Amino acid sequence: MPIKFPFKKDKKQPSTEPLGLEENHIPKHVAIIMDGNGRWAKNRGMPRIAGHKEGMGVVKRIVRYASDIGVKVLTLYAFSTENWKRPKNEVDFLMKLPVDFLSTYLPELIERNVQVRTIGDFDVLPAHTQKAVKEAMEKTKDNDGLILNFALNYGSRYEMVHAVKQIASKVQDGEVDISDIDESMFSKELYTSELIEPDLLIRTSGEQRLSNFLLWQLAYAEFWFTEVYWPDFDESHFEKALYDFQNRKRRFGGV
Ligand SMILES: Cc1cc(N2CCCCCC2)n2ncc(-c3ccc(F)cc3)c2n1
Repeated sequence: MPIKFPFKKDKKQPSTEPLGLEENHIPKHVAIIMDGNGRWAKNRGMPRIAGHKEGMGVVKRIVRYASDIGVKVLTLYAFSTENWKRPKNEVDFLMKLPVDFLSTYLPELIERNVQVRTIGDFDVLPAHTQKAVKEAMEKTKDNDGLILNFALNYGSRYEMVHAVKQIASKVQDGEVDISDIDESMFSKELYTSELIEPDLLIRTSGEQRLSNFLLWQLAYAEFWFTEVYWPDFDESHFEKALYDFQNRKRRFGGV
């Protein structure tokens, strides 16, 4: 079944027809704060974990869409360092989601040439979570399609302090001179050292905060916010974000 892309057919669009996405101006790296799952469930008289489960289905759809339109890196904020403060039953449920997701979706990720990666403090995750994610990273490590990067037990301030400590210890060991410290050296000490920086940040549910997500890496990214709760987010919302991204960049192009 051929995928119908909303790409502009050609430059000579009738003026009344809305312009589609420009195929050659898709953001290379899209980062998403997938917010609103708990409120989505509460509005339906359901437990919060129902929102997380519904949200996991949206991840599958958005990964397919991002992979199909040629996004190079998709970073998804799946679990923050602050999320450990949630009720135990919710944390336990969330720590099983990677296992559930990969048990059904890893074959399709492999088929789609997707490479699974993570950023965050991985070693403190439960053993079952680590096992499933490690298997996915191993089985997809040579894929060169979409990089699907999950922020798992991720906190940007922790990441930046860890980078400072790494550099400080190199100075202490005489491996680095203070005058050599620059933005490039700092970036290389971050979890994202091998990734291009995000061009577009999307946050759902109406919140307009970074919530300790990619504070360094988002310095030059476009931010796009929507009131839509993550479980209700779909390809049309993603397309609107990409369309707005392209139009913002188009204006800059004129400067
Ligand atoms: C903790 C958590 C929460 C989680 N949510 C579902 C999406 C809404 C936001 C939070 C809840 N999702 N969704 C997919 C994953 C995942 C992570 C790693 C991996 F290798 C494969 C899948 C996931 N992980």
